Amino acid sequence: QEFRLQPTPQKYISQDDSISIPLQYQLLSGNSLSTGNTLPLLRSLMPGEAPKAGFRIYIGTQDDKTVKNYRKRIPQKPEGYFLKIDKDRIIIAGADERGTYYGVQTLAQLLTLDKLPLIEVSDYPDVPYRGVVEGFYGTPWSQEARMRQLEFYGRNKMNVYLYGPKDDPYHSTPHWRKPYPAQEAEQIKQLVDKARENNVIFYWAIHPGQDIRWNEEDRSLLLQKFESMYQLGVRGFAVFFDDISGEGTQASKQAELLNYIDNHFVQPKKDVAPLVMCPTEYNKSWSNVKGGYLTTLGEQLNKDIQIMWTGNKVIATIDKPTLEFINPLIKRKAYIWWNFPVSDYVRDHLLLGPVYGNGLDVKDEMSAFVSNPMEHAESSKISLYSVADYTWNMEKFDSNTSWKHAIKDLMPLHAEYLETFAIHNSDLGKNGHGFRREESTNIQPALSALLKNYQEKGEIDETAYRQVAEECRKIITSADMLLASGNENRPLINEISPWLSQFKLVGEYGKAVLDMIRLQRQEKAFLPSHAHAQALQTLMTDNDARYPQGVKSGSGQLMPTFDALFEASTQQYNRQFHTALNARAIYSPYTLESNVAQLAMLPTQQKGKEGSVAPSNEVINWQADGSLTLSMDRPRVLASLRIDLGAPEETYAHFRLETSLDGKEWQHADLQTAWKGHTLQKVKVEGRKVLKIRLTNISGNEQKVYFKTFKLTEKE
Ligand SMILES: CCCCNC1=N[C@@H]2[C@@H](O)[C@H](O)[C@@H](CO)O[C@@H]2S1
Repeated sequence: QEFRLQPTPQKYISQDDSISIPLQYQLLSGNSLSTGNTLPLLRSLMPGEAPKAGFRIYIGTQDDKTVKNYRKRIPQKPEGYFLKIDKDRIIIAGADERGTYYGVQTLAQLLTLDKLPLIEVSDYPDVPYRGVVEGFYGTPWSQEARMRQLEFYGRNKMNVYLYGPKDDPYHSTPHWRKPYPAQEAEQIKQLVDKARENNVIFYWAIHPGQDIRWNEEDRSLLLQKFESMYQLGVRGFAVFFDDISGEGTQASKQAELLNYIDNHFVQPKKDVAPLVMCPTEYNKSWSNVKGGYLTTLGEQLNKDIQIMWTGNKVIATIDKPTLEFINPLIKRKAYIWWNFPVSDYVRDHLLLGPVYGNGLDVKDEMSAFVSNPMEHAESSKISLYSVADYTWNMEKFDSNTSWKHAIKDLMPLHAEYLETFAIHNSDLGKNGHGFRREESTNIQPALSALLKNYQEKGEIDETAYRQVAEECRKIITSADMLLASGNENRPLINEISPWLSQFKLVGEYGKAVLDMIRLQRQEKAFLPSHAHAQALQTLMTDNDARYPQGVKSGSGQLMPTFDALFEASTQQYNRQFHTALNARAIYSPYTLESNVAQLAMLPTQQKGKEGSVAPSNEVINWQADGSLTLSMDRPRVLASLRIDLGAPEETYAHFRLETSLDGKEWQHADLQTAWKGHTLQKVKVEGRKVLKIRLTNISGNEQKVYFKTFKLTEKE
């Protein structure tokens, strides 16, 4: 019988024989398992334990006598295990407790088959620490979502979960010094217990950098906070110094503090996992090697303290050169924080495509590989499943195979529909990091053939036409099937339903545009299709109020192709019948130009009367005389403009705001009078007619600011 084990084991041999699942068995378990969650898991999977039964299960770690005959079969690697299913017995022998637990997880997968295959598995992980860092901006995961995540990690042999949601006030400024209130504390305790049940190390991270003072008081407040988390059962600790500016960024101070924590808290506790830190310079494009920040950490930090790294850029795939750059500087193997499928900088997109682009030859160059996911917990599991596969057995990893299994694992009964949805919702669209993903790979050749033939020769490529029409039908069907899928995976559908509705509109729009190119020479028949396509464009922009940042679907290939066909066919029709039908598909009336690198690629958005530049989560290095200009497609009258640089009042004095009607003459707008907290409310541009708005750093020095809000509202 066909089966696949997840993650792909290092080695297994299955004979062409199987046994029926034993209903009764005698359990011979080693003393090392008397505590822990391995036996409870086994008993939950096979309830028929009976002292006199003929069938036997021998389980233990390599020091237990119950498995002493199989000692030399156990891979001598941390978390390794040997699993053997024989006619009259099952042996599960682990190199350590977690390895034995993983052996039971593999057995669990085999128990879902009709019969148990006779098999021998010798298995162990390539990367020591594998898992997830909840480190994104936006709505933190719910308690229920986290509980489900921890079960998922146990099943997929991921062994770390780092808790560090940027928007939790007790993780970061302002309340990192305070213990959690009782209610939140209880929730953390529940998570810690759930993590232990699934053999996941729960790391609690603190993010003090924005306002930490390098003194005794803050150091002891931080240690007291760690102690209060230890009392809740936390046995893994991390200190994040990312996305900060000011005093907190000094490497030697950071190293001194971390070594103190290591020497006075982590080491003396004896049952706490290695300390993890997140540097301020956390990717190559932001690091200034000569400045010595990274080498200071490399030299001064205790050797067992792990140092995180996102790669050559904030959002980047990880290859050998990436690690050959960083490891010598920090004098240890980097602890990779992979910023995928995180989408907090493209919140209108879901990233459901395959995990690809990371090197398959880097398993010995990293101490960890943890994924920073989307705020959509269930949707992130498509990528997380593959991250588990990739980090457990890197050389055998196959991105597409893993992706298909991830989808089957999430919704076995609707896998084909979820796959159709996922393949068309994988690219990020234009974004400040310039990171893109493939999308609609299955239909992309037909889309470009159809468009090319039509645009260049006004002809219809019938084969491509039929393939695209069929794909549109599948899109519409998939959206409905998933929305109506009931309780198969209700939490997933709840997350993606706005995108499913949008996805269906994309399918309908494709059909309407296909009609348009088919009817382009028919003066009467063309009109209803053109009108329907425009109606669908409108519906696709005024989407779900629950998602103020908007909802995009098929933005990588489908929508650009359909928009181009809409425009080309309407222009043709207008020429042929001397009409003036609207030939412009959806466009944003706003364009952004900037010579500030981290702002230059930020997308603009329009929702009704509001226009905005997408926010950035990172610290912007805004060079002297650097400017950002937002241009309209035509002069518009402003009602208000809100700007939030996440900085104190005096910072705004370093900037000049101007507006222009022609791009030549510029009028000042007064930044000071509209001040309120970090934000400039209703900047005095009320009623002003503008074509362009420009914000310039006139301080003569680089300014480090956030770019949280840049939003205009037009007058009715
Ligand atoms: C080396 C590990 C430090 C990474 N810290 C980061 N902080 C930000 C995260 O909170 C965001 O989710 C991520 C993606 O926007 O960008 C950066 S990545």
